[in-house]
Amino acid sequence: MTLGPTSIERLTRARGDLRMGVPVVLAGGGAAALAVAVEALDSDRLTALRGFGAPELALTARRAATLKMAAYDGDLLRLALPETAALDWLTALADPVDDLRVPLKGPLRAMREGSADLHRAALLLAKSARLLPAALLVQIADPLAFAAQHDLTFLRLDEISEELARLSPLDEVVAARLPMAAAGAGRLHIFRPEDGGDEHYAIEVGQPDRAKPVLARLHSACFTGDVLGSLKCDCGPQLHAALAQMGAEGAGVLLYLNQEGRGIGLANKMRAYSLQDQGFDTVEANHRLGFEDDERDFRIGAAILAKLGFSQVKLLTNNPRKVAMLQGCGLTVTERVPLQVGKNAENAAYLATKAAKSGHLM
Ligand SMILES: Nc1nc2c(ncn2[C@@H]2O[C@H](COP(=O)(O)OP(=O)(O)OP(=O)(O)O)[C@@H](O)[C@H]2O)c(=O)[nH]1
Ligand SMILES: [Zn+2]
Repeated sequence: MTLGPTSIERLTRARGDLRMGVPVVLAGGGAAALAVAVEALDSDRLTALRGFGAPELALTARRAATLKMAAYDGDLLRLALPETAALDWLTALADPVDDLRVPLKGPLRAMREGSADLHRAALLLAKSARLLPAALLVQIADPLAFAAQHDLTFLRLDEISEELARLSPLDEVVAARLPMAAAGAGRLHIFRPEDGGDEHYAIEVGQPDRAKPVLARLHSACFTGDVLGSLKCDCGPQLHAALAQMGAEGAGVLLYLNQEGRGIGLANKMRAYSLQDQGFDTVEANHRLGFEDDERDFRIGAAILAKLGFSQVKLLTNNPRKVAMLQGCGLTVTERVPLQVGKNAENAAYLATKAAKSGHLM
């Protein structure tokens, strides 16, 4: 192994760069480009980028549909940046917060020629950095020399697709005893992905027998529900009811997965909430932002259960996708245990939308 960063380490660097507004160099298919996330871009960098060529804006097909534009590349749309366009033009296209107030963003010139592969990779990177899926690209020549000269992170397309498609191995960092009010005696295990991404937690209640199906819950982080007691969702009551049920049975395992906002991050979830205040439901809000309904990678949960030695679970969930995913990852789900708690006047429409559009069982 060489001393310098591996492709996964450069990918992790690239996420940090994008969050800071620093361009990364992408290369593949005989082309190369500088890419920045629109959300983190400032006017000075935009001016600097223009010095190297004509910027192109990449948006997802979901965002394009909201803007009533055809996504000629299938899953994404490329727009040539007008010469007069300033940062607020880009922000208005990337961020739907003002869609209703300022509906017309034109004139917009969609690009149809050439490859969209670099744009697609830039959008994947922005999403994986938990930023709005909107990227600005400037085509360049001689990418390796360019990256070296400007001290930028360099990534090949095949590295990005391979590293984002595989699940980063998760290593247990530490575990310690944790008595809990709801569940009694337990142990908290911390798992850290090798790609430097978010850590995830497993709470083992009692001393579950690995030879028998364990009562299990895959809980996705919800700062608003779990910590603040938000009434907009059912997460807090589900978390506490699951722990209480494990305590009552004397054994269980609850995974607390840091996939806030169904994998879009808390900032984007709050953007979705502000769209919900404009009248859109939870699924429509995700789409207007440019995301899919659910951006979570449930393989993480399966990997952690396997690491802890569990192969059979009684899964506490109303979401059939979680059952299907665990089975697809080789775990046996002997039973789905419904978890219907926390319904109130504020979240009734949210729960009804999840049942109607996301297949949740009521
Ligand atoms: N994007 C988005 N995420 C939300 C919204 N409301 C809640 N969430 C997130 O949705 C996730 C809910 O996770 P879970 O309760 O584990 O999953 P679920 O798919 O509802 O399935 P079960 O609860 O197991 O039936 C959490 O990550 C929340 O932060 C919303 O309106 N928009
Ligand atoms: Zn919630």
